[in-house]
Amino acid sequence: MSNFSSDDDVIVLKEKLQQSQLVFRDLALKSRREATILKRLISRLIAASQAHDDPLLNERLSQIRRELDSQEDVSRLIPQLALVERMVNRHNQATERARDSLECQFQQSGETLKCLPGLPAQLKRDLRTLLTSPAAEQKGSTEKIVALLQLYERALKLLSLPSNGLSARDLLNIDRINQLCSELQHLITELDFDGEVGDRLLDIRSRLLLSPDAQTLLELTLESVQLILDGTRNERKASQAFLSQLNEDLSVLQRHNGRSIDSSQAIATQRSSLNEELAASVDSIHTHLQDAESLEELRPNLSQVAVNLASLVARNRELEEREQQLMEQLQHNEQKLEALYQQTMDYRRRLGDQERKLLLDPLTKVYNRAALDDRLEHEYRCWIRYQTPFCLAMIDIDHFKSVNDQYGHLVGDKVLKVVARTIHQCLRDTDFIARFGGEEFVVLLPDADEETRKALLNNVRETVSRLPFKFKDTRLTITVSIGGSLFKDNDSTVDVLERADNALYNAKHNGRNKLVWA
Ligand SMILES: Nc1nc2c(ncn2[C@@H]2O[C@H](COP(=O)(O)OP(=O)(O)OP(=O)(O)O)[C@@H](O)[C@H]2O)c(=O)[nH]1
Repeated sequence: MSNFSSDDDVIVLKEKLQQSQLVFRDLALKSRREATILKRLISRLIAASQAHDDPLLNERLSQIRRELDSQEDVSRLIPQLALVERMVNRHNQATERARDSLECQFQQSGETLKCLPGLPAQLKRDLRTLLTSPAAEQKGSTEKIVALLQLYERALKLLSLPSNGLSARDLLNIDRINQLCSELQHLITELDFDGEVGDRLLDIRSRLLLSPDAQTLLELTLESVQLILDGTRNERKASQAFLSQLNEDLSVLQRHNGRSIDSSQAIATQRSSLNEELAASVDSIHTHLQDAESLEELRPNLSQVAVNLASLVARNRELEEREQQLMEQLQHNEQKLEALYQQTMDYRRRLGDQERKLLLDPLTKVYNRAALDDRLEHEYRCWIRYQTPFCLAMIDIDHFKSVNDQYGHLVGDKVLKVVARTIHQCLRDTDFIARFGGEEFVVLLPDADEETRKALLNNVRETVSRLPFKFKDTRLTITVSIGGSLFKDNDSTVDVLERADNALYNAKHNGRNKLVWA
């Protein structure tokens, strides 16, 4: 019985031994696999640390790998791995700091490039998009740094290499010249001279649209100044002529009036002496009637009185004639005064018209920038007071330069007029539109909720794109890009204009014919 039991024990022990051996083999296998994985990981870490040029970490990792090669028990390496972990942490913090400084440098370099004079407009737009795009907000992103470097390279190529026979300095100036051209062109648009001066200024404006070189721009500027001087001189002369004519007419009237007053006084004196003489004649008749005893005695006296009375009647007629002449003179003076009054009213109306014209863009007949400044200020004050949603949007015609280039600037002008009118027609009575620059308009939408402003601006965009332009049998589709922004928090008008402008650039960048909100 006891033998049987010890045999059983042996069998059980043997089974347990076999099981333990199996477990041990599994563990050994697992441990070898872990060691292999660990070795691979360490090798990768070594490669990474070499890339980051950290000799201390590199040395520590190489030592762990050597020890991994020489001993099976991975757990003995744990303290060293903990040390490596601390080093990696420190390394991460240093990398984070480096990324921050890279980010700072990125923004700084972007701003420096932005301020470089003479950069082409497209490059400036690309730079602005890069600096404001969501990708730019990812810290240390390699793509954005590469993109910035590419922009630097483009700028360098454009600014430093002479091309098309132009010197680097010329290239630098071209952008500035274009800018000056469009500013001068804009100023001329705001002027309002009649006659030859007006026609010649319009001619200069057309020539400015043909991208003149620096020399021509200078000549056109000089010519414009000369014309403005002439125009101002003419206007001053016309005003002086009007005033001196008015003055002369008034002094003639004054002289006539003086004479009328003199003759009216003389008439009054004569009439009173006539009356006195008449009264004396009546008195003498009475006296003669009382004194005379017979008709015969009365006769000579009465005939003398009759002669006196006849003379009085004749003088009275004469007086009446002079009174009649005086009346006619007074009527004439009154008519002259009325004519002068009408003349000054006309002049006042013309001045009023000119004042109104000063607020209108002569080409498109929508408001100009001066009017926009006034209205924006007014609406801004209303917004501060009532806090109802106030939206400002910038609308720019897409690829307008190519319309001018392909069909000529007269067609370009026509497009501008029709687009301005169309935008105006899409707005509500309380909204406002002004021409902001060449092919750019600003609209103000006070008190417009989200649905209204979206519907309104999208309607502007769609209506313009459906306009049936046709030139030389070619159908021409004109589209606009729109950047919209709402007033919020402590915004100034400049903040909102800038935001709308950025949104407009995004709309252009994202394919045009788009409405983008800031
Ligand atoms: N006909 C005409 N052209 C004008 C007037 N004012 C500005 N322009 C022209 O408008 C063009 C504007 O060109 P860009 O600023 O390059 O813009 P764009 O071609 O519209 O291109 P995107 O705005 O990028 O879509 C220039 O060629 C100006 O000469 C104007 O009153 N009449």
